Amino acid sequence: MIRTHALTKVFRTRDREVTALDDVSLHVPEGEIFGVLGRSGAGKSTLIRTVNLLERPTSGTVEVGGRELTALSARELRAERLRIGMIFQHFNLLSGRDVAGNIAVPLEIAGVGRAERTRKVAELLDLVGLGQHAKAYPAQLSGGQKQRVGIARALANDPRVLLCDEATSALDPETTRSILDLLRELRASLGLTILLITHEMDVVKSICDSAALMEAGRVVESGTVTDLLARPDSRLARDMFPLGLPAPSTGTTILDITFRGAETAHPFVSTLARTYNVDVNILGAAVETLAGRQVGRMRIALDGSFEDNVVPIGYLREQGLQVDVLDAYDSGFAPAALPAQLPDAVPTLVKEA
Ligand SMILES: Nc1ncnc2c1ncn2[C@@H]1O[C@H](COP(=O)(O)OP(=O)(O)OP(=O)(O)O)[C@@H](O)[C@H]1O
Repeated sequence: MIRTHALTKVFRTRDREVTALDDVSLHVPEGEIFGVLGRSGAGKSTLIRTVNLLERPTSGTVEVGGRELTALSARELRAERLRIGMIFQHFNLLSGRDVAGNIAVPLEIAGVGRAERTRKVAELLDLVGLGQHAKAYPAQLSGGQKQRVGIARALANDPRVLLCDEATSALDPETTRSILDLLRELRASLGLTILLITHEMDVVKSICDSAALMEAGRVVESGTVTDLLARPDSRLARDMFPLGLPAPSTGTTILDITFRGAETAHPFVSTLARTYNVDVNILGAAVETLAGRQVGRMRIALDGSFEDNVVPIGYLREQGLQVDVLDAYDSGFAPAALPAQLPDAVPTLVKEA
């Protein structure tokens, strides 16, 4: 639904040049909630503003719903923009208009007649749960209610795409959850595709199907959240599931185990310890529900070298778990230089054990 290809944005001021986007290519499939994470200054806002061409890229292309926005005339672009809603961290409501008046703004701009506007505003108020607040002014609303007005306004022209610029960063955790729940419901009921930028890992954990990490204008990691989780070197996964780091010690094999869905219920650690009579030391573990599915990671230490533990490792892999072997001295996440697959003989050994 959204595709950017080799997007670059260079800001030139009198005394300096900043490359805010550097060769950014992203694909957000229809119906997906895609999160872009990154520290302040990474280029997130520039990216989201470039997707609806509030910011013109220096080079590269943007495609939304099969139309290349970067190739459109100003008039065509205005029409296409109606199909892209946007919400903001600080809501950007008009203080002199009540809730219904704020939601009506994009309908007025699109030239929708008064009767249809009234009908549509009432429908949108219900959709975001603000039916009782049509006559309230922004100053009389809580942050969560203001963001609901922002969402209703963004949906006024029935967009297929919703862009969210740090939409929950000004909200407390409970209100954040209710706004994220609303976004998830709207994705399901309206078939929206949502691109959001955030610096909060919890936002990605709770609603995103896919995510990208930006650094200095570049996308340094991207993929579905569950695939990222399965990559031992993924920084996003490490931040999503912080695990304890192993104390450096010789004669120990350290494993990172990733498990999903039904595997989370399987007591593989106790089975492993019993079956192979090995001591299993749990160094860290985290289980979360991502996109409605349980996933988790665990870091464990087994006594002995990798060669001593080939059979227990084969057992874990036979259970469908992803097992990455870390160097005993490695305090980071890079897997040790060991074969990705165990030798062919291992499964047989496991069965005989
Ligand atoms: N209009 C502009 N003129 C000059 N430089 C700009 C402009 N807009 C952004 N930048 C620069 O581009 C870089 C990326 O900024 P951007 O706002 O996209 O980052 P961000 O990841 O959204 O950060 P934040 O979370 O703080 O908003 C920064 O170095 C910023 O100073």
